[in-house]
Parts: sequence; structure tokens; C-alpha cells
Amino acid sequence: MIELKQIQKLFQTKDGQVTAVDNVDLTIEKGEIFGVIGYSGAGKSTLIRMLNMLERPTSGNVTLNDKDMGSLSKNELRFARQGIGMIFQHFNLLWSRTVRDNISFPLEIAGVPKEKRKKRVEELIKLVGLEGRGGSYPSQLSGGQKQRVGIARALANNPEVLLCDEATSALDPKTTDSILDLLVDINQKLGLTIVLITHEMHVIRKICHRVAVMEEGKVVEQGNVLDVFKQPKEEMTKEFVKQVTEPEETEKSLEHLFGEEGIGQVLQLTFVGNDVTKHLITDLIRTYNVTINILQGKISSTQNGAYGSLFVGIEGEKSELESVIAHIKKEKVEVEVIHGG
Ligand SMILES: Nc1ncnc2c1ncn2[C@@H]1O[C@H](COP(=O)(O)OP(=O)(O)OP(=O)(O)O)[C@@H](O)[C@H]1O
Repeated sequence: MIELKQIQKLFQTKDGQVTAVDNVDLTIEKGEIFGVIGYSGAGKSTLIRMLNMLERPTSGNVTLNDKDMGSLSKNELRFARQGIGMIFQHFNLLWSRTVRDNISFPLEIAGVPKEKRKKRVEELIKLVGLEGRGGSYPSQLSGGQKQRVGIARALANNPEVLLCDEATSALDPKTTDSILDLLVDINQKLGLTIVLITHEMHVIRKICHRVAVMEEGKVVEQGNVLDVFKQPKEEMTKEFVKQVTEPEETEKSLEHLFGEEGIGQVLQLTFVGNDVTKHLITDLIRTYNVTINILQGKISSTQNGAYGSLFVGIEGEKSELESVIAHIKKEKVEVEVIHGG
């Protein structure tokens, strides 16, 4: 649906030339939630702004639904942009307009008649969960509610694509989650393609199907979210993956337990894309003559399945322990003895 071919963006500054985006190739499929992650200055904002030509590429092509965005006339581009909604970190609402009038704004620009506009605005208010707040001004809303207005406004003209520029970065974790849930809901209900940029792996983990990692203007790694979690190739990707999986000092933080009575062997189980987490420990306790203590764990669900690690202490006869490990492996869960092997 969206194809970027050898996209490059150079900025001329007083201090010389900056390469913000460096020969990026990307394909984004219809209906998917595609995330771009990178640290500040990696080129994410510039990249996403080139999808709707808010920023013109220095070279390369952006194709959306087989349309070469760079070759459209001013009028054609205005029309094409109605098919691409966008939301922003700082919401970009009109402060002197009510919620209702903010949402109505793109409909006015598109020349939608008043009665139709009114009906559409009420539909959108309901869709984003802002019932009863239509008459409020942005200053009277919480950050999460402001972003809901931003989303409703972006969806007003029934776009096929929604671009999200750090849409949850100004929000607290709980509000972030509620906005992410809303994006998934919209993606599923409307079949909307969502492209988002973020510096938080949590956002990628929670809602994206595929991810691209950016560093110094380049896409250094991309793929299905679970595959990238499972086998991050680049150092940069490993750093991001760590944000949502194993705390860096897990092994260290468990060391004080090693050798304590009743802990026995310490195993690290790594789950990728399966949901055996639910029953594995119960099965082991029921089937084998062992005691198991859960020491620490972090299992996160992604749009493609679960991922995470669980650390357990396990005690029993040697042969029983061996059977437990064989059982775990049979369930396609990775297992490593990190103490007492
Ligand atoms: N209008 C501009 N003029 C000059 N340089 C720019 C301009 N916009 C971006 N840059 C430079 O391009 C590079 C990439 O910036 P960009 O904002 O795309 O990165 P980012 O990953 O979105 O980071 P952030 O999240 O901090 O915005 C940076 O070095 C930045 O200074």
C-alpha cells in the first residue's frame, strides 16, 4: 500500500548539510500497524512527514496506493492528503474551538455539507470515547482526551492511512495504553493502515505487527515484531528490545537467591510467540516430583504472540530435573540452567 524507494532527505543548515533520511526502502502493507523506532535525531519525524509530503524527499519515491506522491499537483496532493490522517505528540488542536468544532474542521475544508458534518462528528465522538465532551474546549481536557480529539479529527474524512508522530510521548503510561488500545480498535474496526514513529519499545511491543529500527537516517533492521524480539541483530535493536523484556541485571538481581535452601537449580525460560506460559508450570508440578518457585518474570504480549522470560528455582532428584528440562524443550520454550546445573 505504501512504498518508499531509496528515499533521501538532506537539509542545508548554517553548519553544513545534514542527512536526515538516508536511502530508505520500506513497504507497508494495507491494514497493518507499522512502527518505526529510533532515538532522537534518527530521522523518524522526517521520514513520516515524507509519507504525506509535509516534507519533500531530496530524492527517491513515495508511492501510496500506486500513486507517486511526489509527482502530484497541489490540488491532487490536497485531495490525496484527505486519505491520510495524522496525529501529533502535542495534539495540534485549535484552542479556540470546541471538541466538536475541532473534529468538524477537516470536514469543513473538504466541503462536507453542515448536516452531514454534524452527523459524522457525533459518530467520531462516539468512536473515540468522548461522549459528553463535545462542547468542551481543549484546555478543559486531559492529555489522553486531547489525543482522542486528535484521532477523531484525523479520521473525519475516512482516511485509509493514519500517521502517528510520537502520539503517546506526552502521555503517562496508563493513558498511553488507553490510546494504544484505541488505535488497535480502530485498526481492526476500520481496517485502517497505521504508521507510527516512537522512541518507546513498549509502543511497538503492544500494538505493532512490523517494525523498522532507524539509526542515523538509515533503517538498520526491520521485520515482524516477534521475530525482531526473538533475534535482534543490531546492537541498537537489542537495546530497544531490552526495554520491554528482561531487565538488564536480572541474573545479578537473582544472585542472592542462588544456593538458598529450597531454590535448587535456577532456570531461565524464554517464551516466544506461544501461550504455553498459561499451563506449563502447572503441568510440570503435576507431572514430576519437583518443587518449583517462580523467582522473577516478565512476559509481554505482542500482536503476534507472547514474549518474555521467566526465572524459576526448581528442586528434585537429578532424573526428575532432566525430565522437566526435556518437557520444557518439547513445548518449544527455550530453557537455560543459569545456576546449579
Ligand atoms: N528542518 C530541518 N532543518 C535542518 N535539519 C533538520 C530539520 N529537520 C530535521 N533536521 C535534522 O535531521 C535529523 C533527523 O531529525 P528528525 O527530527 O527527523 O529525527 P527524529 O528521529 O524524529 O528525532 P526527534 O524525535 O528528536 O524529532 C536531525 O539531525 C535533525 O537535526
